[in-house]
Amino acid sequence: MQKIHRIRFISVNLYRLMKLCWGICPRETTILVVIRLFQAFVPGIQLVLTKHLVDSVSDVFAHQHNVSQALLYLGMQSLLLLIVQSVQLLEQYNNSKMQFKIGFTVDEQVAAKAANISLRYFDTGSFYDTLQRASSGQSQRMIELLNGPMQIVQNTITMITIIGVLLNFSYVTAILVVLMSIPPFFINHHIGNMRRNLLMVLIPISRRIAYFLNLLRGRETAKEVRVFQLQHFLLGKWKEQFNKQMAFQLSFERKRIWLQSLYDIPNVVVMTVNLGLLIWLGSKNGFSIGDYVAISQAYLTVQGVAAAVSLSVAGIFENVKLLSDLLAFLNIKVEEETTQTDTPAIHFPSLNQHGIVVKDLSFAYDTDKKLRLKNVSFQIKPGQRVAIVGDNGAGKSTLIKCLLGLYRNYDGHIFYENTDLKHMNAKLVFQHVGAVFQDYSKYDFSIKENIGIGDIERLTDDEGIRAAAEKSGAHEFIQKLEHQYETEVGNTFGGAVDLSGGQWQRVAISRSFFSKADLLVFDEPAASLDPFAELSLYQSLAKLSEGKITIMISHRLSSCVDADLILVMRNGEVVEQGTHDELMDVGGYYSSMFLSQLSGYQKKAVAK
Ligand SMILES: Nc1ncnc2c1ncn2[C@@H]1O[C@H](COP(=O)(O)OP(=O)(O)OP(=O)(O)O)[C@@H](O)[C@H]1O
Repeated sequence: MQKIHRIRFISVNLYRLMKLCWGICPRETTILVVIRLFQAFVPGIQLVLTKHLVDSVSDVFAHQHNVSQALLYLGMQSLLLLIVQSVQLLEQYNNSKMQFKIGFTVDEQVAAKAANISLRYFDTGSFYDTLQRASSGQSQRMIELLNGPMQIVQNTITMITIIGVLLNFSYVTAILVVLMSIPPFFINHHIGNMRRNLLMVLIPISRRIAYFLNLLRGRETAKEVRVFQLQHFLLGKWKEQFNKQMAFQLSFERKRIWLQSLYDIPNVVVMTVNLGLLIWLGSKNGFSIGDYVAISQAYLTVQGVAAAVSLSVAGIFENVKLLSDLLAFLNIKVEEETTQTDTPAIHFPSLNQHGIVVKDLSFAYDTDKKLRLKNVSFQIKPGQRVAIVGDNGAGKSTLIKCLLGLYRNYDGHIFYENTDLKHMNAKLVFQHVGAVFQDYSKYDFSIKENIGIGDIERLTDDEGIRAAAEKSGAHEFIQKLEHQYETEVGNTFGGAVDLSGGQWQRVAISRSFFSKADLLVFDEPAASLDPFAELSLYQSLAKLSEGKITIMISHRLSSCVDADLILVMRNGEVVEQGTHDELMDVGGYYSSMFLSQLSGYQKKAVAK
């Protein structure tokens, strides 16, 4: 039953993958089929030519006549060789073309899928293993897979023609040749299985190897590696993984060589017996030297061809299994979490009556299923400025990721005006929200592009970009740069200018200001800003919030005093909510946090 299931899995996926290849490069696939068919008949023709050439040459040597016939066979053999070599070159070029075309399409599809699927997938390490399996070396594998069935047909034709030739001389030889072609089939199939299992084990190890090497070589980590003297420690970790990889690989090689030799020794014995048998038969039936050379060549060719067929079958099994990861990855539905209703909202509601209403929101990450948000409820009225405060790990960032629709597998409801977030297409939501995350991205592009991608359709709106930079306070340092907004920033490419932490943060804030968002979210926006920049940011936020909702996570409670609503989070719950004055009057957790920060400042001021 399991075998039937497996064969069905292989054939269904083989069909889908071949269809994919055919769709990408039909012309090159057709050329490949023609080449394979031609190559199928070459060994048979070579065999007949060899026999005649050897016979006519030995005739020339023995009787010194018929030289022209020998030369004719020689010429024919050379011509065939020339054609075979030209076809091989054509095959190489055709393969390179196919590899580029398939590589391009596969990489494009994998990258587009990875950039569009839900954030949930990125929370688990196993997803990265799948992603790696789906993206590395797949174009080469696809070509191998496409070649597999063709090689089987090609080699089977070759084998049948050659066995036909052998049968003319001796049945026993033909039967022995066929029998000896069976073991390599099973051996190669077994080796293929072993190689596939090895790859599954090696992928997480090689990701670790690459990770430790990146830590040792990367610019981001260069400072800490030196200050904490991590070189020895990290090299040790890298060595450990490298040795692990080597041990797995060498163990596989040992098993493969052992299996191979299990076949090679009896094969040589049978071949010797077989050729001895031919000599004996020749003494009875008067074979010519050409017959002997042709038969021994046929024997070796059939052996090679049988091994190639078994390798092709094993390769198909192996590649289909490995490529099924690619198919599974490409089949992940981007839409699956975008709308959870048959009648999705078409327009983003203008948040001007009820604003955002959150009811009994609970959420757990897929990784550990622990509730990180527990029955959270609140309402943000139109145009309000909201501050979310609380302990580390209380769930503040998780809450905003749910509010933005980055995670949709929550319980409870998030209403944008009267529309449930789950009824809105993700793209529609993302067009109307803007965010600066704690770990915002630094793009090694020009400053203009770094800001402009906040609203990709207005990437060339220089005025708008400048206005956004002025609001965030970034304009001041940008205009001092040699190429101003055209300055390339970052440290990946030569000639670019690197920015300070605070400057990067201002660029990221400009990006969100540039977006047409109705809801703006800032996760610790002032973490790298100097006190003046922080103050001007809050003033800008106040101006911006006219008609818009802004949500800000902050650990500096002094920045929250003017907020219209403060949500205080602890352990996944909103434990207090209200304005600064209301919460101070309650004298609860917020007021104790605020007073403790305040006393820190006061003590320092008094000490001075
Ligand atoms: N991707 C994730 N997978 C699993 N657990 C996560 C993930 N992200 C966060 N958590 C866990 O969820 C809890 C809430 O994290 P969150 O980042 O929301 O806290 P926070 O209040 O923003 O903290 P901080 O003030 O330190 O930034 C933490 O216990 C954290 O370990």
